[in-house]
Amino acid sequence: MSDNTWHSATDIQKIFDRIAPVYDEFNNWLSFGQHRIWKQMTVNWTEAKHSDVGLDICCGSGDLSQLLARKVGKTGKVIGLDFSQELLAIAAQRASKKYPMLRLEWVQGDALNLPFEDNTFDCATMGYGLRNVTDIPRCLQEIHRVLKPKAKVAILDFHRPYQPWQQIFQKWYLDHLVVPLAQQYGLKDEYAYIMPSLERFPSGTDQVKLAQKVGFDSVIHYPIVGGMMGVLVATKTVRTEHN
Ligand SMILES: C/C(=C\Cc1cc(O)c2ccccc2c1O)CCC[C@H](C)CCC[C@H](C)CCCC(C)C
Ligand SMILES: C[S@@+](CC[C@H](N)C(=O)[O-])C[C@H]1O[C@@H](n2cnc3c(N)ncnc32)[C@H](O)[C@@H]1O
Repeated sequence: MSDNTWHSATDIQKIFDRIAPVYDEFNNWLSFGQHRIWKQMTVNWTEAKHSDVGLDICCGSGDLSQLLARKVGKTGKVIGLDFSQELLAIAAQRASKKYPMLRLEWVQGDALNLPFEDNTFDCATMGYGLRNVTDIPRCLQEIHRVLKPKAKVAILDFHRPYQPWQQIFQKWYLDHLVVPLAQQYGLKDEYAYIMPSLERFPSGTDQVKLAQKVGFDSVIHYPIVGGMMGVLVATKTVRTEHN
């Protein structure tokens, strides 16, 4: 796969099925464990409460699902949705070992066609998923549809920093640390996919506009890690007869 290759949903599903065995370890090594902090910040931004029913879209191995489940407690419930069977199996195994007392359910499905009724969830998270879907507006529209009025979604992903030196550092890090490490495990193309996917990804400002366009309110993009990552936080509007 070259840098400019367009990836279909099937290509992307195969990428994640292939990296599943090393996914968690690589994230820990390459972020020096920091990704856990970014994920906890994301969950905090949802303002999830005890007994809420939450959704973690593109849950992968389930880090955000676990953190959200801890927030909603034993009386709440979290559904983790992903299309990678391999990552979902890891998510289910990790959660049953670590949090057998929490209500976590795993659903194989498509983020562009969520298999849930309108107005189902009190809160939602998405980590490193939005950049990977083939239709971002459609995905945001689906999240908006399944959230209850007043519910918040927090969406964590890579972001292109605004400062040129930070952009250079980010590209250097991905090209010279992440890809060579992956190459040693026969996963060069899979990890080389991150940089072009990031170059195509809308900026924080444009993500805000896209979320507003599908009906979200109070939309804010928070740059974190010097702008190399970002969290988009959006609230579903309460529709009354007057608005
Ligand atoms: C959890 C992280 C990335 C998840 C992730 C997302 C993708 O879209 C992928 C696509 C294809 C293969 C793998 C992934 C994937 O793992 C974030 C942490 C891991 C990163 C690889 C590390 C990135 C580091 C930053 C550019 C800068 C780090 C600053 C500081 C030194 C911690
Ligand atoms: C980089 S991983 C992120 C996993 C996890 N959220 C985390 O933060 O570690 C991206 C995930 O998105 C999933 N994904 C991408 N497109 C999808 C889609 N259209 N429907 C469902 N899952 C999708 C992949 O299978 C993969 O598990």
